[in-house]
Amino acid sequence: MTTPLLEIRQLYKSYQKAQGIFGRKTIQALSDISFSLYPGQTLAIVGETGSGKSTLAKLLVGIEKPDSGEILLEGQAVTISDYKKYNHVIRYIFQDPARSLNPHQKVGQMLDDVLRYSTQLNEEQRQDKIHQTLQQLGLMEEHADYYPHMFSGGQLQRVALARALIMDPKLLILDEALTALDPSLRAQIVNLLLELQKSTGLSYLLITNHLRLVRHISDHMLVLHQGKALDYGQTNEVFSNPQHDYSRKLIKSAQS
Ligand SMILES: Nc1ncnc2c1ncn2[C@@H]1O[C@H](COP(=O)(O)OP(=O)(O)OP(=O)(O)O)[C@@H](O)[C@H]1O
Repeated sequence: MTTPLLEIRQLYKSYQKAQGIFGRKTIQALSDISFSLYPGQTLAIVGETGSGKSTLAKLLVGIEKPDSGEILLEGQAVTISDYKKYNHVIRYIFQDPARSLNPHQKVGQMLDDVLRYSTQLNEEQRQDKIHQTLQQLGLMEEHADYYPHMFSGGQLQRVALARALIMDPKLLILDEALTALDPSLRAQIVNLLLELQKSTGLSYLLITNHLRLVRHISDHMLVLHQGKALDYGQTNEVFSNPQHDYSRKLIKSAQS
């Protein structure tokens, strides 16, 4: 049996929220969440606002610590202090990533910063890697000398992906990253992601409430509702035979 790239075991996370002047209320953001993601596969985490999706993403990238439970990467348990060691294995892309590009920095410089910070490559090796990554994303070597405003919307999305992928991660977390794009641009980027997955064996964790996208690109899906995992399984099976009322409604609303 292949070892999962990412395995989550019985993850719990709660928050304390002030209530009134002296009161406190415990919010159980995640309760008993377990799943596995295998190399070269896509797992979608689906749920409405407040279901716990962002909390899960924060735990996975080490911004926050779970109350209990385990996160295993390639079979090894990771704790919050290990994340620097793993930050090249897992990369994270959030909503509208193109907006987070520095408008005053050339794309080549931006990519070079990532490599200088996280690798021992010399200047020539870094230049090669930058050109190779731009090409892999359907861009050209010359684009290294462009500033963000010189790109079209689609190219900018590719630049944002280049920044996430230049370290050759094994897992890319896409947190509503494609939702804000217009449909034709989204289709373009989805095709690119699928091609990259085929050629590199990259895994995706797609966090979204866009059910059509889930159906199109994920192998497995997990429905989150109020911090609990409802349906979890192969995407086509969950779509054709959801076990919980909530999942049934969610899927139905996406089909109408
Ligand atoms: N720092 C925090 N302090 C208190 N409560 C929090 C905190 N972060 C999240 N929560 C609560 O935990 C629950 C899950 O929130 P979370 O942001 O993970 O949901 P979500 O599904 O990602 O929603 P959205 O799509 O709006 O980001 C919500 O009830 C939220 O109010």
